[in-house]
Amino acid sequence: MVATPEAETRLGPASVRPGTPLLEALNLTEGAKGLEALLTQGRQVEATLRADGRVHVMQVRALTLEQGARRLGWVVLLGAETETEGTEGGTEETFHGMWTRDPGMKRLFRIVEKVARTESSVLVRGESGTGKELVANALHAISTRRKGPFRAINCAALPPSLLESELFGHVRGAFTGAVRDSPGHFRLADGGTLFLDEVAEIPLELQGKLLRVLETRTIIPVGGRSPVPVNVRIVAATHRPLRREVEAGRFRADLMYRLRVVPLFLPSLRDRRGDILPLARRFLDELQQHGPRHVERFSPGARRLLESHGWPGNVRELRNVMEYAYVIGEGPVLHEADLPPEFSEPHPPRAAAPTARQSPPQELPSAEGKEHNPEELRAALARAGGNRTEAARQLGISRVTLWRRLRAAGETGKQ
Ligand SMILES: Nc1ncnc2c1ncn2[C@@H]1O[C@H](COP(=O)(O)OP(=O)(O)OP(=O)(O)O)[C@@H](O)[C@H]1O
Repeated sequence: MVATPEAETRLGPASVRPGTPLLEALNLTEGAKGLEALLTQGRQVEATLRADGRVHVMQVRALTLEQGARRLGWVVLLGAETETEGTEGGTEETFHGMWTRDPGMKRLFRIVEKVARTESSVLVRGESGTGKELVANALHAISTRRKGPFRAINCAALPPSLLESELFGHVRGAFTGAVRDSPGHFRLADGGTLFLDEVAEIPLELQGKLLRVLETRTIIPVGGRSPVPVNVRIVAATHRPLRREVEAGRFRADLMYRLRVVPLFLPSLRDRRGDILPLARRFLDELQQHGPRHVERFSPGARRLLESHGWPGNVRELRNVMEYAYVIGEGPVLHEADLPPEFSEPHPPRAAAPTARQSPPQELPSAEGKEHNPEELRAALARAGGNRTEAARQLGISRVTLWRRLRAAGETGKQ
């Protein structure tokens, strides 16, 4: 057998003696099953090789040398590895649990630092899983209210009747089941920050009451008479462009102006693709601190798929996908086959929109187009055997977002 010096480095001199079977010569560490058949068909195969104590992921192609019907041997072509993930790009920054290399995200962090020192209302807009709650947390942690409570309430997760009493509290006997007084989130957040997630989902009638609370800085518990003073800073979030909700008559303009004194926009993950692989690597590092598998690197195929995916569930989806791949796969290389099934579907319905890179600027309805249609929601639920947590995981959205979308699609009902 003749090997180029480069191939000897890759394969090691011991394995390139004449007569060495192909797979042995390649010193494949994993996934060898089926490879030989592919190689003998002349197909290019992504393979993992171990040489010099290191793991290499290479594109391998074997061509048979034949004389008539007689096979003389092989020519094995090894494609060079591509670069490793996460080493290129700008300087990284971690800001209150948010990691990025993206200049836009870093600018946002600087604004958060400034706004945190004020009492201004902040409205965070971004798709599901982009880190809106982390931003709210950061605003609280930097502010002078940091010693006070931080409370979060998801306005989409509660039916309107319950939402009012969750926000403003109720007095005993206010409604059936109100067996004792309840303070509500505003009072529980007194002296601190209240995060109103999915604020656009608050029904119009309650919007009026919320506006009154923000203007008078007092609440009236459900069933109560006298106003109770509260000292709360509001950070609100939504995945919808509020202006459009106002235009559509679903949201009060006066409340919008009251809430979005400082609007912040969190870019989706597909609009900061440079963050995908390094973030994926970080999630893997976290997983392997407690898990049995040690992943040294991603295969080029896996890298390609991760980078081109549409990420409708953003960073949350990425973390879930990494967890899946970590658990499903084996060995030191994370392969494309380790990724969840939707990555191998020929045209995943929610994959990267062709226009993803030219994503619209602030205040345009970037999130709207990515919503799952009712069939996709139903299909995910069916695949998950009706388990909403699992269906949400598959769709890369939170359980609450799934619930909200089901509700919007008229598929509501039982929680
Ligand atoms: N830049 C980031 N770096 C590291 N982790 C992140 C980042 N952004 C988000 N995450 C993680 O992604 C998950 C979702 O974040 P978060 O709950 O803040 O998103 P959200 O926009 O509020 O989502 P939703 O609208 O669905 O409630 C969290 O586990 C968070 O830790």
